[in-house]
Amino acid sequence: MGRLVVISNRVADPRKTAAGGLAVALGQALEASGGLWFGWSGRITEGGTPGEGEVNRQQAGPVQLVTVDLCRDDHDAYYERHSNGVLWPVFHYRLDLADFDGGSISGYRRVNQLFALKLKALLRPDDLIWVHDYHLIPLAAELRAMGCEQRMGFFLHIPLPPPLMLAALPEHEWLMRSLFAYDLVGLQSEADVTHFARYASDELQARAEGDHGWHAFGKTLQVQAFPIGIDVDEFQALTRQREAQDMHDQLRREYARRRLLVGVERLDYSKGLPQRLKAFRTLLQKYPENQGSATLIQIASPSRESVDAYASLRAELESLSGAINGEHGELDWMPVRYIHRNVARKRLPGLYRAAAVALVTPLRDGMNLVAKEFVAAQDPEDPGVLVLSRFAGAAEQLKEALLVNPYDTARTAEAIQRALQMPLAERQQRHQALLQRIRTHDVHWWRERFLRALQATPAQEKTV
Ligand SMILES: O=P(O)(O)OC[C@H]1O[C@H](O[C@H]2O[C@H](CO)[C@@H](O)[C@H](O)[C@H]2O)[C@H](O)[C@@H](O)[C@@H]1O
Ligand SMILES: O=c1ccn([C@@H]2O[C@H](COP(=O)(O)OP(=O)(O)O)[C@@H](O)[C@H]2O)c(=O)[nH]1
Repeated sequence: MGRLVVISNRVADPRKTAAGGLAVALGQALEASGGLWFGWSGRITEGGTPGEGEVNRQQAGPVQLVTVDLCRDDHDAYYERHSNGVLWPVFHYRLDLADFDGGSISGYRRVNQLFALKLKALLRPDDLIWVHDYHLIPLAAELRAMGCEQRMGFFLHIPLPPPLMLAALPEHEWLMRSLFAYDLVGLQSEADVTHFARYASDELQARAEGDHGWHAFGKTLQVQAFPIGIDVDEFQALTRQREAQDMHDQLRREYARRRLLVGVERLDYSKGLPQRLKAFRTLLQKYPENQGSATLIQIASPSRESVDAYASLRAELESLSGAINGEHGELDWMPVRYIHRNVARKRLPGLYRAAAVALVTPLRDGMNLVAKEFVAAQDPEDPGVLVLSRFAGAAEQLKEALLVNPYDTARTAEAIQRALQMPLAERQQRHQALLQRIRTHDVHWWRERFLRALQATPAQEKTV
């Protein structure tokens, strides 16, 4: 296999910890194979020229990191207004939150062209190119227009919505057509693949070819589900380390007489946080035995704070947790511990392991790696229970979790009560099955399966 070249908006030193499932998973994938990781540097330059940016190089073990600075205009247009203000809500089924007028397709395209230009100068003919996520959908089309003929794959980390929802995007045809510049497109779930198939045949008049192929614009594109996983061994090793142990021991001491529930995510409207807090409030009202005992530690790490929808969500969560604590709290017990800060990944296993229940209840989520990390961190002799939204990509795999509809507050509360009451033998059985699933389909399986499929794609005409 040629050199692996990974491109994503977010690039992180794989030797350090990062919040966000994509950076974590790619760091682990690249550490295993070595190669080049290319993307945005995380730096915004004031007063720079749109469409231009300084290139930075750094060696991180076997991985060469090459990043590009973005000027304020480019960053605002490409990342904030278009990727996070339009594409993220539409792909998460939230047309109501998409700011179509504030989006910037020209800025989005300009940064993709800038990345293509800078990347092209670094490429070798036998490189295997793997592009990630919604920020960079048109990257391959830009590279092809510059004459690059390498094999190119794309992986979408977020859900792909049903065709009529995608069609709300003013430039949906251009965006979806640009996917045909890749040789392989990977999606998180079978539900996403079904949506692609319907879009391709209804909107692009593409023709199905073989098991996974779609023929349109004189090209055949392979489209398949590759559910992303975690590095189970690495996460379990993290669980045994000092930081995680200290966190676990401290929480177990502090909550010896109580039941701990945990939620961990970026503060994002896709994660269903208000619905979760309401379900927790219903639990306290409907099952009074939890009063003075059940405590929810909710980590909501700051994310995309300059996008309006995120700022108003923060205010809603602060008010809801305040209201629940006001209604139910006692002098020596507060039901919700809401923490609006990032918690270092090396401490998370201790938190997961100390918890009787994890609440992973997004309204929509591409995969959700926290669900898998929670399973990996449990003590098999006395495991906690995973309450998981049926709308997370992870639900297609993690069938032994307690699956809930997060919009249904009353039944989610019932499921939480069932989790808190679950007998040891059932907890062990479910955990064993879940652990087996995340082990079989871990991050190494994901990477190898995608790259093998990419290498196996037939050579063909490269322009679209
Ligand atoms: O880079 P940010 O804007 O700070 O956001 C962090 C990342 O969030 C999203 O993660 C997705 O990828 C995960 C791994 O495949 C998946 O488990 C999760 O369901 C997705 O939401 C986003 O897609 C990334 O691009 C961001 O870097
Ligand atoms: O305070 C936090 C919150 C999250 N994470 C990590 O960020 C990732 C979140 O990935 P997930 O797929 O669940 O969601 P995303 O944020 O990518 O949408 C997981 O590896 C978490 O362990 C973290 O390290 N600290």
